[in-house]
Amino acid sequence: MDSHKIPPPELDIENLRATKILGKGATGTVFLVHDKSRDHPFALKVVEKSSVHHHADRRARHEISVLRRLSAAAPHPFLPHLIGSSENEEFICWAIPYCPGGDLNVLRYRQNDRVFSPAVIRFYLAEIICALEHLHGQGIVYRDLKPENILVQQSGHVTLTDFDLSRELVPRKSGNPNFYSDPEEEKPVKHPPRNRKITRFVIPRRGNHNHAFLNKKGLKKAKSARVSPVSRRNNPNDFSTNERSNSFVGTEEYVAPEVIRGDGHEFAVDWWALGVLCYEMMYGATPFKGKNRKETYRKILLAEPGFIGKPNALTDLIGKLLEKDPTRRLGYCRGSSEIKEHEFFRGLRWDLLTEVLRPPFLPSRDESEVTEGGTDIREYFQKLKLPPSPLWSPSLNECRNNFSLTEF
Ligand SMILES: Nc1ncnc2c1ncn2[C@@H]1O[C@H](COP(=O)(O)OP(=O)(O)OP(=O)(O)O)[C@@H](O)[C@H]1O
Repeated sequence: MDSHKIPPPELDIENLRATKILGKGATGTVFLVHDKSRDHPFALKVVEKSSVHHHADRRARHEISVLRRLSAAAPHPFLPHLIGSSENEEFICWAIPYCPGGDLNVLRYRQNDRVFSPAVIRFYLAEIICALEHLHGQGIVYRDLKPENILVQQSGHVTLTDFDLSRELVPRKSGNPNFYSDPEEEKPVKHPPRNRKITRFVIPRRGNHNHAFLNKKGLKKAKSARVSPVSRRNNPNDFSTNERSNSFVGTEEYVAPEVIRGDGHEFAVDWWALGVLCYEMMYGATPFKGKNRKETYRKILLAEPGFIGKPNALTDLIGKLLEKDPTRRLGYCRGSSEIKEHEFFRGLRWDLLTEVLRPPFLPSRDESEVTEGGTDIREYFQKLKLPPSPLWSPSLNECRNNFSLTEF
């Protein structure tokens, strides 16, 4: 019997022990977790149902359903699969494989000059293209491509994460069968109405003790990937300002012009974001960042990306992905094949990507082996709810002892 056809098991939250906080998103907390019945630890995303974040439950269920779909067939090497999920009156949580290498933004900050070499960019882009190709083939438009959402597995290969903004498109009834529409968003969004501006800042939500916990112990650090490159260069310790905001249409600096114009959300938005990502990996900054959202959007709509130095295959690829008119963008007509055929990838053996044994960066093996100790997840959240005490804060102290919040 095909093991992939077996539905992912229900997780028993009572059996799970968290040994580390891997990150904190707008809607949930991601823990490194182990469970008696499994050999390897895994990543567990927990969304509190009482979350102040609007639509947190709906987004969580959507993400689980996408992961479930991705897990129904043989798992894709550069996409996560659902290990299990669970829901009770307090939480929705789900488990995916742990990626100990951190995300591409954290990794970029570790490089000299905070940029990747063209060879490294080529490797990561190739894997990301394969992941997007698979998603598009399933009718899924990702809509949230950015370095923070590209994680590095133990093997050094990548995994795309965070599917809560992804949408399933259906082939349009009339016209060209290559065109898809979003059943939920048939009507174009002209401008994000104010009340739908689900800005995804990392906001410490509860008492001051948590605030201190977040800053001191690096929870925000794990989320530092959202900090704009410029502000981080000025003050690498300042994680409080200029975080990348993520509205319901995606992260501002990565949003495609047609989304701002309200012309639709087709697959080409992912190819646009790939161009922005590629530019950021090459130059250490995104191409259209303005002082505020309005200016960023204006630049996305009107400005051409600036390139430094002589044009080359990589700048040519970026230029073709950052084509404002989606119908003229690389990838629009024939999807990923058009991009794979670009000169920048000449000679690349796409079929052998997974066989690459020495990807550019290999995470060290340490906490991925931890299968003992840890904290009960329900307890963790209960302690966060305790009122702050000026003299003694049990949640803070205990959490400090129980979680090793070292950076990746
Ligand atoms: N499988 C994993 N392995 C290691 N770290 C992970 C894993 N999944 C998530 N993380 C970490 O947790 C962080 C938050 O995860 P994720 O982006 O899925 O949460 P979110 O609540 O959806 O955030 P967002 O605000 O982007 O929507 C990631 O940036 C990453 O640092």
